[in-house]
Amino acid sequence: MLLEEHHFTAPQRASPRLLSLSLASRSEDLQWMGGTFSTGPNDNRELLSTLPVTPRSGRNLLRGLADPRGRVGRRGADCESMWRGLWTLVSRAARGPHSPRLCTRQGSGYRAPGSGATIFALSSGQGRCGIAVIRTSGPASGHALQSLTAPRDLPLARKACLRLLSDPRSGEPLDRALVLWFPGPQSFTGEDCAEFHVHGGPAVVSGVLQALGSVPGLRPAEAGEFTRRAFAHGKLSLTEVEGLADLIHAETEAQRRQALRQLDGELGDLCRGWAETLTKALAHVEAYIDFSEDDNLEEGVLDQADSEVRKLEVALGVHLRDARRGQRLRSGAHVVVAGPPNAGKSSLVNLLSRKPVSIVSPEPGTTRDVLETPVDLAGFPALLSDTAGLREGVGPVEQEGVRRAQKRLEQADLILAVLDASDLASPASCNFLDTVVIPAGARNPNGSRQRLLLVLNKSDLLPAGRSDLHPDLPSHLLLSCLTGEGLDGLLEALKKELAALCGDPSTGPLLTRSRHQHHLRGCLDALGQYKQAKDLALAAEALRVARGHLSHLTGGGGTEEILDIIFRDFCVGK
Ligand SMILES: Nc1nc2c(ncn2[C@@H]2O[C@H](COP(=O)(O)OP(=O)(O)OP(=O)(O)O)[C@@H](O)[C@H]2O)c(=O)[nH]1
Ligand SMILES: [K+]
Ligand SMILES: [Mg+2]
Repeated sequence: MLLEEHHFTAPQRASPRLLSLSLASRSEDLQWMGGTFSTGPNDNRELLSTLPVTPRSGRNLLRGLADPRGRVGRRGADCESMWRGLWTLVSRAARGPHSPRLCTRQGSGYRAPGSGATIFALSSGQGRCGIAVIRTSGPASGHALQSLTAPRDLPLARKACLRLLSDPRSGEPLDRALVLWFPGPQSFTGEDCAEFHVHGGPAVVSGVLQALGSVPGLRPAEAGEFTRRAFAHGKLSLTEVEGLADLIHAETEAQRRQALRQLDGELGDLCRGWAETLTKALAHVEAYIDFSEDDNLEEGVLDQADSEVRKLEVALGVHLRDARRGQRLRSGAHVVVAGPPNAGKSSLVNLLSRKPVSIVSPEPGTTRDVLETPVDLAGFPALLSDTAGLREGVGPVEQEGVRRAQKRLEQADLILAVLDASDLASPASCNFLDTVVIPAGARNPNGSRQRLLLVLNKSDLLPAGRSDLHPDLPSHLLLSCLTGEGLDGLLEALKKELAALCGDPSTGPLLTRSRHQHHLRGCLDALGQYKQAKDLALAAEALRVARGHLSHLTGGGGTEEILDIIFRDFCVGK
């Protein structure tokens, strides 16, 4: 039963504008609301939604609309802030879990957020599989296809064709793959699309994704973004979208799990903690907006939200500055730790990866196999390998370990050569210097050198104040894995080497990494807006934006959650 219909013109400078709003209620409880919005001269959107507002705030809304002075039940609220409050409610409804319907007059004039960009993603399942399908959608799709198959022409539209894919930056071959070209509008999304059917190994998939990430104008897709674009271009009707909802949900779920896997460990825990803090702060602000008029809320609700936001800002800032934190799922530069037995190689690997990857013991020959761990070294993703101590005249198992270590050394992008500073004269140390360290300094036939950092570990065992102990050694760094002394210097040196190896990560296609940073920055920006907001509705909106960024990283986080907290944490009267 439609109760009231209101036509309402918002201030011109506010965007988007609310043109009209309809509210319906069954008895006292507001059941749904609808409205017409405009984001520009030719864009009128309709929105129908079940309102995730409480009966009380719904009543306030109705009361406010009925009031010619445009009050929404908040003392002193003027027309503009009332409109903002309404917009907040409506936009909350549009994002909430109550399956809002965004529809437009013809097909869908609704422009998907960020739709100018070309997106790419692995569209088939994660993990090992025979064939993996990677798709792109957007205006740069054709360019992307040509860049990876350069200098070939685009294949015939919608005809599978076999092409050699290679990295556009290095020319390095990636895979022989079936590629398909779907010029818009005859494509799934209605935009230009390309598909790469590659062999399903993780290395091939990540290689192609990285290559796509290096093409200008391309960025990784967000969850459900292909479908959203299909809807935006009228390729799917509303009912089809609804029919696809399960599928989208499954996709989101897979991506959420994927995101969680990537974020497992320190960063994941941090993000979840941050998201909880924000949810709480948001609940406080919304409770204030919804209930402060009629109910006795506890004192200091807003102060609490402010102080939580301040703490969060500090934590996020620290995290963004501290490039060592977090772990990369993706493999980066191959950094191989090598040296004679007992030099402290495993100790160094554990120190750099901040977790007990390798067994450390006083017994020489502890590490037998190559142990790999992905780490963030001074801000660069790297695959760190611990190896067996290099020595001769040992049993067959250790010998195999030594053989594997040597093989790994040949493949290294960077060697971290470790010697025991207190044991430089031992045959194993001398032999390592002669066979690995010195030859690495010599130019190989194509004129380049093997990158190597020589680390003299166990500096704590040296007599104090003797830094001139090793004048005839090649340039080296002193370190003590035991005390951590020298670690900063080592990280500085690693940063230089890796910067030369990987290029600047801020311009490079470090997919997950740049996505994480993007959302953390977005969160921080939104918190800045929260602080500057002159209006509670805008403050709440800023918090929602901030939380949205975090939930991109951790998944989850809906309106329902906030309402839960409102009712759980506050006594809002009878
Ligand atoms: N005093 C001192 N001891 C250290 C330091 N780093 C490692 N150690 C000790 O040196 C011994 C060997 O360390 P590991 O890390 O197992 O050495 P490794 O090079 O991996 O040895 P293998 O795997 O057998 O080749 C252990 O007893 C460590 O506790 C250090 O900086 N100072
Ligand atoms: K050892
Ligand atoms: Mg070891």
